Amino acid sequence: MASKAEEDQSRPPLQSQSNTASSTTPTRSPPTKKYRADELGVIGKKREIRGPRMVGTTTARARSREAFSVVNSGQDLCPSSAPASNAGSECGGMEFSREDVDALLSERPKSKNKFNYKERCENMQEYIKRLRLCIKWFQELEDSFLQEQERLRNALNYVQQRLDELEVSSQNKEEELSSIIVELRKNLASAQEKLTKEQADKLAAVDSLAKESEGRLNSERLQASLSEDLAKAQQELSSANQRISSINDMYKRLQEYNTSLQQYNCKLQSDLSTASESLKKSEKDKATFLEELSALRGHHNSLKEQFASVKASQDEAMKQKEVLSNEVVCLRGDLQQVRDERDRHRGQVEDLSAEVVKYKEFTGKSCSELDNLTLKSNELETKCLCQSEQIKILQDRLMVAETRLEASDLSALETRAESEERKKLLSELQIRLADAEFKLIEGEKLRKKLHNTILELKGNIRVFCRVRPLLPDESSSEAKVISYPTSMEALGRGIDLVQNGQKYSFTFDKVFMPDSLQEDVFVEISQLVQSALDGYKVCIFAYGQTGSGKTYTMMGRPGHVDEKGLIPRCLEQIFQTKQSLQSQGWKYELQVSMLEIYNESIRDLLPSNRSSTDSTRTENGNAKQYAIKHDASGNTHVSDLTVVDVRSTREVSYLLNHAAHSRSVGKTQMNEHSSRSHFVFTLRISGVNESTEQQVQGILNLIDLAGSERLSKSGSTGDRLKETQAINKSLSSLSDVIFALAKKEEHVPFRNSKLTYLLQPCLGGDSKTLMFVNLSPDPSSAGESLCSLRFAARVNACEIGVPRRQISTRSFDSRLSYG
Ligand SMILES: Nc1ncnc2c1ncn2[C@@H]1O[C@H](COP(=O)(O)OP(=O)(O)OP(=O)(O)O)[C@@H](O)[C@H]1O
Repeated sequence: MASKAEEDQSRPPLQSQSNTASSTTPTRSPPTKKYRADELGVIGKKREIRGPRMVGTTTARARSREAFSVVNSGQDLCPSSAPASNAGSECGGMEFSREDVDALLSERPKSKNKFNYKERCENMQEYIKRLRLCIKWFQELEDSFLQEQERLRNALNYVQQRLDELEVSSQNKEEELSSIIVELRKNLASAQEKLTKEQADKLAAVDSLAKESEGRLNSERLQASLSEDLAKAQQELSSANQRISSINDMYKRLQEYNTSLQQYNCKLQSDLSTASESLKKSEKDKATFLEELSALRGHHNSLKEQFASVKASQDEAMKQKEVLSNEVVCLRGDLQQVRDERDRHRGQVEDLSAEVVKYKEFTGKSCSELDNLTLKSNELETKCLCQSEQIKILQDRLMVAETRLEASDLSALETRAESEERKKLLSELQIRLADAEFKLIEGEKLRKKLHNTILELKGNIRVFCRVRPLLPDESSSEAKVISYPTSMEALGRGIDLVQNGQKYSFTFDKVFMPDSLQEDVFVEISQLVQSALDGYKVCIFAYGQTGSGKTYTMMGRPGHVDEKGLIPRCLEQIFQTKQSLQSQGWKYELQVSMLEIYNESIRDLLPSNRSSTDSTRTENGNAKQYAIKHDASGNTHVSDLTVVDVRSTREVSYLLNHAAHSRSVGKTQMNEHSSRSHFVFTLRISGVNESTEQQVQGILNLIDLAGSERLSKSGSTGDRLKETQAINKSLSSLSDVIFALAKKEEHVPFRNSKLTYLLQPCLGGDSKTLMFVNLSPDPSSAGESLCSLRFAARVNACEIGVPRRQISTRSFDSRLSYG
């Protein structure tokens, strides 16, 4: 409605003036030419203008003619002769035809007197007035035509629009119709097909009806023979039934066998758990034995010390006794001497007293002599008294000495009894010690056996997964992509990874979460290290994308003692065990070699023994070509490789530092210091037990593989690209080898890369292999982590053989082979 109103408004005024004609299609056509005033040169000429072409409608034309006849009435052209009506137009409603215009233009001024200029002037003015009127009429007409043109253009646009819409809708309808037609045609075709089929079926049915009737006859004929066959078949059926029942019996037996197998499996599982429990118990026992042993040893030593001190004090007492007996003998001598002297003096006193009596009787002697004699006798008496006192003293001393002697005799007897007791205890303790040592050896043997049984039951290739913590420069705001299931069966063994909204679950022998310490990880592999000492080939390698923590796991963080990696910890354990096994008669020799495989070539990472030559060059200056060779007994040798005898962890730490400095590192988009090579640390262990004459040869290979990321992610170009291609080639060879072994294929492609060829004896089935799959928790690494987890899961599903211990009682070459 609004558009209609607008349309009405935009309609040119002409239309409303001349609404006698059609409102949409004006029949009047605009003048084809505008006339200038000078073109209207015929001024004041009275002429009726007629012509075939008319301007305006019939009524308008009639009106214009009327008006023109007024203009050209031949009357005086005066200002008063202006158009009668001016309503709606300045021309006073006058209209002009072409003829009128031509007449007006060809009009010549009429004047009676050629020289009456006033009259001529007036005529001229009148003529000009009329000309102006005509021009104005033309201008108005032109305006109205322009408006009409505008209105028509709008109408045209509107119509065009409608037309377009109609066209679109008709196209849609046409399409609809054509699709309906196609559908109908299809239906028709299928209906025709059905019809033909039905007809064919009908023909076939007619045929088959004929055949059936024929067949019925035949079947009736056959029926007789079939009844015979039926009898036979029934017989066969009964025999088949018998067979079925026997098969059922067999099936039952098989089921029973299956259940017994399952039971056996359960029993194996329970054996495994009891074995591991008894292993733990035997380890505990071992620890208590060791404690007891050391306590007994301490007791033994203290008893020995006590015995020595008692012996020393006994010797001392004997010495004292000897001294005292000597003293007693002396004292007895002295006493005897004093007694003899006393007796002598007594005799003298008696003699003198007798003499005194004689003198008194025979008074022949003087008084002074008598006095002298009395004095002498008194002197002698006093001397005698004093000697008696001395004798008494000596007798007292003698008695004391004798009591001391008795006491020391008694204590000597006591010490002797005590020492006898101690001797007895010592021999008892020695017997217990020997018993404990025997039990210890037996326990150690049992532990080894149980440990190996457990490993065999678990399969000799195992996979541990380790997720490192987020690094400070990694964003922790993004949603976590790695989680750890908490169900009983997956606790500590399961890991879930979410990528592109999809969750992938994996289970391994062990999963270490980001907060796991280096020590926690080591505890889990320490049994494997023990196996190397027991004479097995052990191979532990770390696999994962660049920056996922392989080097951290194997080597640790340099300068942080708490964060030592597996390699230094393994060596500490080996040196400690070597020390403790010495008491059981074991003596070990250890040799270390370290190499890297960079761009498919081997580099020695240890300083050469021949100091004059560079370790990477031969004596004539050429780069060394390290050749890998396997001998008939399955051992591997690398020609020219430096092998160093080591006796302490310090020596090994020095060598490890040297190797770490020599290792090829580079920078990738993933890690500032990326290890661009595979690092292989090899420890050869040779042990001899002097008491049992046993010999063992173990190998411990610890490998830090180069990063496994895809080319696109590493962002490598040039030399880095070459490196990455070489790394990827060797890693894919490693997976090919593992999978070929798992499938027990005849050909295992060990020779496809230096890494697999070098590790052939360790991968080839009779070794114990452990793979660490290292992961980064960064959400941007989810894709790489998924690839690593998939590879690890496939490895985990493999069984590559039964580990074999290298033990002998023969003498062997002191220089051990590589593997
Ligand atoms: N368990 C962890 N705890 C703490 N920091 C770790 C741990 N694992 C790795 N890191 C740190 O992550 C960074 C990358 O680790 P690392 O260099 O060991 O990775 P990588 O896998 O050996 O890389 P590349 O293949 O490039 O050699 C190092 O800064 C390291 O200290």
